[in-house]
Amino acid sequence: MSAPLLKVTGLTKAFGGLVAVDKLGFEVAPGEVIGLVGPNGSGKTTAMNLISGALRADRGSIRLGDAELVGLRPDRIVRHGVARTFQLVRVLGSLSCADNVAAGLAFHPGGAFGAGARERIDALLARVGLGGREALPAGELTYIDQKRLELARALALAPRLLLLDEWLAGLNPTELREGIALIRSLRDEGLTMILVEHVMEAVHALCNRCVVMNAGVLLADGPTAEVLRNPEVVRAYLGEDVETDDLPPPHLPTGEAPTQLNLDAGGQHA
Ligand SMILES: Nc1ncnc2c1ncn2[C@@H]1O[C@H](COP(=O)(O)OP(=O)(O)OP(=O)(O)O)[C@@H](O)[C@H]1O
Repeated sequence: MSAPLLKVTGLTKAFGGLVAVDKLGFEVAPGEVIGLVGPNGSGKTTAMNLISGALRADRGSIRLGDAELVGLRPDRIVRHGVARTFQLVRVLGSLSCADNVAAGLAFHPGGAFGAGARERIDALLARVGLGGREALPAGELTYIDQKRLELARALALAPRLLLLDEWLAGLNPTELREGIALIRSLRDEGLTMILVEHVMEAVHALCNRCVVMNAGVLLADGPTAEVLRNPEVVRAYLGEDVETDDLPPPHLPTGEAPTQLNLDAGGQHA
C-alpha cells in the first residue's frame, strides 16, 4: 500500500463518562473510498467531528499527509484539504445556491472570488444536479437537494479528503442510484473519501474496504463483503441472539430498496 493520506492512531474522545471514540486507529490510502460503519451510537460521527476539527480529541493523532490535525482549528483543517458534509444538512438557507458554493470557494486555498468564481460555481452546481438553480435561495430546496448543495460546497474546497456523513440516507431508489453514481464519479477522479453510511447497498457499491466501529472501538477493518459478513460485526448490529445463518446476503442487486442495518429499528434488520 502507498503511504496513507490519512493515518488515525489512538484517537480518543469522551463525553463525561462516555468514551465515544476509544483508541481508534485506521488508515486511508490516497484515492481510497472507505466505509465507516457501525450501529447507532458507535462513534462514527464523533470520529468525523474529530477529523474535521469540530471536536477536539482527548488523545491520539490524526495525520493527513505530513500534517498533524489534532489541535488545529476547523478552518485550518479545511486548508489542509479536509471537507465534509453533515448528517443533518447545514446550508445557508437565506443565501442563493450560488452564494452557498461561493462560500466554499472563498475558503479554498488560494481563494476564488467574484466573476472569476462564477464558472466554477456553475460547474459545481451542475455536477451535483443543481444546474439552473444558481439564484434559488438554498432554503427553498428540498432536503435532498440541500444535501446536493452541501456536497457542491464541500467540493468547492477542492478537498484531498472528503468526509460524507450519511449523505445517501433518506433517498428514494432513483435518487440513491443517482447519488451512488455521483459519488462513484468522484471516486473515479481519485478523490479520497470516508463514507459514514447505513445504506448497505451504497457501501457495497462504493467502498472496497470498511472500518467497523462498535461502542467507540474498532471492531473490524477489511474488505467490505468480508467484514460485513463477520459474525462479530453482524452481532454488533443486530444483537447477540441473531443466528448469523439467517443474515441477508452481503450484496444486493442494484435497484432494490436501500438496505439499512440499523439498531434504531429495535434491533431489527430494517
Ligand atoms: N456532544 C455530545 N455530548 C455527549 N454525548 C455525545 C455527544 N455526541 C455524541 N455523543 C454520544 O457519543 C456516542 C457516539 O455518538 P455518535 O453520534 O458518534 O455515534 P454514531 O455512530 O455516529 O451514531 P449514528 O449512526 O446514530 O449517527 C453516543 O452515545 C452519543 O450519544
